[in-house]
Amino acid sequence: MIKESVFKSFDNKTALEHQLAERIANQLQAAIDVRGKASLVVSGGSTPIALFELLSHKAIEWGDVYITLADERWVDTESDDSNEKLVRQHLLQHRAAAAKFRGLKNMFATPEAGVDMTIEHLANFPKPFDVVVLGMGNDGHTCSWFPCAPEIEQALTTQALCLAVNPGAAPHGRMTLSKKAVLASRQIYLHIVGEQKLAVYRQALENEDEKAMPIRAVLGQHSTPVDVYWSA
Ligand SMILES: O=C(O)[C@H](O)[C@@H](O)[C@H](O)[C@H](O)COP(=O)(O)O
Repeated sequence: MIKESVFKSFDNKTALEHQLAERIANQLQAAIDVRGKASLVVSGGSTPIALFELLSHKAIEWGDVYITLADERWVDTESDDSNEKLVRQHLLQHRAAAAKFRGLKNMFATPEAGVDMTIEHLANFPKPFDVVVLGMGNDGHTCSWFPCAPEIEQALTTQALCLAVNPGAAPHGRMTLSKKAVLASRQIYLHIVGEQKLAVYRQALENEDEKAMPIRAVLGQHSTPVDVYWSA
């Protein structure tokens, strides 16, 4: 059994998004107040879109905020499957347009060929990351740590910041932060919506087999704070 993290439950997704956006904005500004800059790692997928839009209006010193992605699909950054495109459209707008964004995709043909450049591009990011927002798939993946990927062991054990992943059951090659990189953060949020995700989350707490449900790599550790934000 995994000991449960802080679990915040909301009746509706809008209430969750307002509270989480407020909390993230406060944490980023607090980091800037103390260290002069802040870093934010966000995920793609459909869940965070409204959260991004709320965050983009927050009155913080966005010019001192460095933003990157937890994972990326190796597609053109203009593609609808690109997480970078999602972030540009929904987060890097309004006040947040002043943030310093670095995506994980580069001009190399494959994520394997591009990984060194991705790592180099993140070299100047304030670390530990101040805030990391993760999503979760119904197979228990987070970032691009897919249970079906041949690289899953590597994702959970490498000392490197990023790695290339080729999930068998999901489209596109990927670039993803490693477990080591994600856990080297000040605060992690797991943002999940709906009954199905709640059931997956409960199942993840049942044992510690990280390769079967990689979200356990985040939920099963207690050195980095993880707050789960769930709404119906
Ligand atoms: O690029 C991605 O797809 C992600 O970063 C991924 O880890 C995502 O967070 C989950 O798959 C949940 O996706 P949904 O929010 O669409 O359910």
